[in-house]
Amino acid sequence: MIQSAFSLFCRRLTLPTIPTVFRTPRFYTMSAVEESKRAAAKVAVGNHYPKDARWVGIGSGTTIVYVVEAIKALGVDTSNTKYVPTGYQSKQLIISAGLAAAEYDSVPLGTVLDVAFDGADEVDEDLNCIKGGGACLFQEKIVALQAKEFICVADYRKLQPRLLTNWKAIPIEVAPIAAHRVLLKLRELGSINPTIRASASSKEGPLKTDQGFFIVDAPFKPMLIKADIEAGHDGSGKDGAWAVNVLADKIKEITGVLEVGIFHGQTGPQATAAGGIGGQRPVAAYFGMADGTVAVRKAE
Ligand SMILES: O=C(CO)[C@H](O)[C@H](O)COP(=O)(O)O
Repeated sequence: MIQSAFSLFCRRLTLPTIPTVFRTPRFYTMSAVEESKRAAAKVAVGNHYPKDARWVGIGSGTTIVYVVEAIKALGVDTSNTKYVPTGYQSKQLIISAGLAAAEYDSVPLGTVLDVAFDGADEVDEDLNCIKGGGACLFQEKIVALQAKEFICVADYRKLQPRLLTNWKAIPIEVAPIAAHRVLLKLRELGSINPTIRASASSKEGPLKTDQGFFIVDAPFKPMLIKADIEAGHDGSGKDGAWAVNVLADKIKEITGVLEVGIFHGQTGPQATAAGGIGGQRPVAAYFGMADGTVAVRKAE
């Protein structure tokens, strides 16, 4: 892992630490949210992009655009690096940046990605994430799981104590033929009015993922974190409040579910130490804050 000058600073960094190249007039005309995404991406890439990277995962959404921008701005030789997208948008982003895209299924068996960057819809105090707001969650999860380090980059709206604080529903990728069955099972788990996500164009019916699947958005009560369990809550969902891992596993068990948009469990280094490849919980999450600083949460 490259240790940039940024990593010498502790948890919060201020705008004056951002090099002049990023203090352009365009930077100041961006909205506060866009500014914060760009600032977080710059620090995350500075701290985690290995100069000699061979395989890099590139996620989906609006924040990842700034990650690719930051990678380009590093000025490192990328001619021997393959960038693994998490969907169509991500692949086009890689190609339009002049980088080499390699689909996940073309990555040689057993190859570990040096690092994977992605956005998130919400991140809790234990670094569990909700993802899938952009409907790419299955590919995002397999790419994160293939990486030595999964790094999350987001803006201040995503930083919350518990999942489902601000973001209200868990995205779930579902086989179309089983969608109604899955809705029923989610209600049995306590989800309040789960729905099949509609296409942006209402004429087209449900939205289809890159796998041709549907996305079901399932609202639940805010989820419990480790501190709640340590404080004596059993997290079993009896009062509608689930521990993150328990609910994620219950949803994943429903036949018809391809993947659930809760990223939890081990981080990459923990999985490697246990003899596996990567983990779906990020090693670190970088949040651009409204005041121009970047907050960092690191896995224990
Ligand atoms: O999970 C995702 C797509 O499925 C995105 O990473 C997530 O929705 C964050 O997107 P953005 O960076 O636009 O806020």
